[in-house]
Amino acid sequence: MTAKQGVLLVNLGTPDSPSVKDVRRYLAEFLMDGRVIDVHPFWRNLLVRGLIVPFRGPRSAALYRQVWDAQNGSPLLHYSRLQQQLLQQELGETWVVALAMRYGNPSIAAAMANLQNAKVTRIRVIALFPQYASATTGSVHQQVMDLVSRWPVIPEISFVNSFHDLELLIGAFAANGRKYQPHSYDHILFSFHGLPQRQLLKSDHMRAHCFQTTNCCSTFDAKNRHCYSAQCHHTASLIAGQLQLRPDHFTVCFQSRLGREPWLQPYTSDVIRQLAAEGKKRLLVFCPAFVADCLETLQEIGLEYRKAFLDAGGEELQLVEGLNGSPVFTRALAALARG
Ligand SMILES: C=CC1=C(C)c2cc3[nH]c(cc4nc(cc5[nH]c(cc1n2)c(C)c5CCC(=O)O)C(CCC(=O)O)=C4C)c(C)c3C=C
Ligand SMILES: [Fe+2]
Ligand SMILES: [Fe+2]
Repeated sequence: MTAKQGVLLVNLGTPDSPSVKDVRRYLAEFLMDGRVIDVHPFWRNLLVRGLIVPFRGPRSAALYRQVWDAQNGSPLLHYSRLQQQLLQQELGETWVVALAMRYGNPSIAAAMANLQNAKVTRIRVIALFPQYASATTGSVHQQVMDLVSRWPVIPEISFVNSFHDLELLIGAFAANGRKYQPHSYDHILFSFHGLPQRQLLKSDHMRAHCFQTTNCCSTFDAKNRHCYSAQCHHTASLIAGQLQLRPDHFTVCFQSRLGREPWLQPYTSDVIRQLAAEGKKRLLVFCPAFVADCLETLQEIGLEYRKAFLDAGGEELQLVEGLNGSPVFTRALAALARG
């Protein structure tokens, strides 16, 4: 029997169904993670179980219902499964590709048990977030390490820290966007998931970079290479470079803010309003923090912000679809798996 190598793909997670009960259970697991709501456990418990889950649960469930597919269920889980199958085909039978969600199902514990049963000699962990954040990639890595540390035999294991500048990833986003003829749009947005500014400062080990100067993240170098914001700007500038976009033809912005403290700016909602006020009529929006379409791309950008733009006088807001089953992205994952 040939020894097999394992790959663990992990995305964020999604509720089991769009019912209020399942959405509340998912939100509680997600937001009780100390890397996501990074405050003292007493306050986190009060905030999450006492406020966010009871009040946000019904609202989020209604949003999930807008994108839930009768056949395929959650888009995030559906496209993640597709990516798992395509990667398995690409790598062949000497590899075992397992899929997990950091929160909800399929769990990381179940996927790791499958890899253990398949007796893989080596595991490559790929958190499906191109840009590193403690709340996402960091949290996945912590949980995998906790689990594997209890195995009698710990296999060779390695972690992809980020892949925000991987040529095949940039090529996959650019190929998706090219179909829409970006130059025919009035403006292009690169809208990334936001993060609380406080979490960026925590990741700035040297206290030498974040928020020290304006536009500190628009260059990418040794000082800020672990900064989520700098990695987002870098991804956007690489995609823009492939599409030959002029710097004044695109804007990097941040969506999906939660709570009252300042998050990464500018906020996508403000940028959209501002562009409409300037008389821009047609917008093309990339979401390069997400490799699979999900609530944040399909509902927040494709429905909510599209409506906001049209209400403010815009004529068209086109979402560039996620990488989903992109063959170039499958090759990107294979390159990451092989290391
Ligand atoms: C792409 C990277 C992501 C980062 C960074 C991230 C940080 C982050 N998110 C929240 C709160 C919520 N996020 C929610 C949904 C959601 N977030 C990501 C990715 C990142 N989050 C994805 C892919 C999704 C979609 C999941 C799906 O099922 O489709 C939600 C739930 C939806 C809602 O109620 O709006 C919350 C809440 C925080 C607090 C945070 C960083 C601290
Ligand atoms: Fe999120
Ligand atoms: Fe930074």
